[in-house]
Amino acid sequence: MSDESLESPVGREQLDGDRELHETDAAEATHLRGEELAISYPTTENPVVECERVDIPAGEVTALVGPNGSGKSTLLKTMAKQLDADRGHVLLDGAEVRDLGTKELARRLGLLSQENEAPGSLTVEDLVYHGRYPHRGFFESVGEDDEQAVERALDLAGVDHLRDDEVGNLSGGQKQLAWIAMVLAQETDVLLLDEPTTYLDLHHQLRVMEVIRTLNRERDVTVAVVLHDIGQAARFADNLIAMKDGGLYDWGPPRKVVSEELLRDVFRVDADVDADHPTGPHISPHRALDDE
Ligand SMILES: Nc1ncnc2c1ncn2[C@@H]1O[C@H](COP(=O)(O)OP(=O)(O)OP(=O)(O)O)[C@@H](O)[C@H]1O
Repeated sequence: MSDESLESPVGREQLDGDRELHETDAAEATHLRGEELAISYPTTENPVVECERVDIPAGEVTALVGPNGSGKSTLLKTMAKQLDADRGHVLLDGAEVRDLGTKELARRLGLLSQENEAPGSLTVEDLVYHGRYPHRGFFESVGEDDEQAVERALDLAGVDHLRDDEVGNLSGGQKQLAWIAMVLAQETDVLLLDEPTTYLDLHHQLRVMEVIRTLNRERDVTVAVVLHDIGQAARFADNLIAMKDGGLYDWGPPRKVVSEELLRDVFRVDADVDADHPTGPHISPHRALDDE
């Protein structure tokens, strides 16, 4: 990864210090919203996600948190038009996502899902080039823009040294980074990332968060990211959306959302929360509570 742009871990003091610049730039950024959504799968009798309104604010980083099965991936996939809602609207800067063509949407919105599969014999570089397909015409060959975007993405994701390796031979964490590079090469204004830190060691988890933060600060990229580590989410995100049983339990800045009550009601964990911690609410979990 490029060390010049990613020097220090991102803490809340730094985020607060950046806020003035960030707010000035936010007018340029892209806003994603869901309205009156009900989402089900062919095999589910009832919707697995229902929500009146969900906002991914322009130019901010929003973390979706919540227990397993609470609907985070379902919501994210629907916002990216990978899954059709039974009812409701997904709006990208006010335009219905369902009315946008696949390529047009892919130029504006990138999704890293949990279900990534590529032919094992594909090299990392080939995979990352796939991120450029929305930017090319049908018969157009790779141009200088594509090459530069791929180089940037390989560098940002820290997989430059793996470019000639076959994806099938990578470790779980290396594969995850290769997929992150692919979605970065798409160079979209909106990034939806479903558990991008899965399989990653602590160093790479922080690096990925820093890349996201850098893209957000420097290119005004609007980000929604599913994270399981609520402490990390609270340190890192501008907003949290806490999901429970297919609905939105709460949303807003981490200092508003993270509480002992949230930890108990949503995550079924007994924990102390230091709300005044300088890097954002600090969580000390003690024990798992019995299921309700
Ligand atoms: N392909 C599918 N077919 C049927 N039901 C599904 C499918 N995918 C998810 N579900 C159901 O939808 C609900 C929400 O699942 P989802 O994957 O969105 O949760 P999640 O919060 O992302 O979970 P996790 O943290 O475990 O990834 C769950 O009850 C799950 O069983």
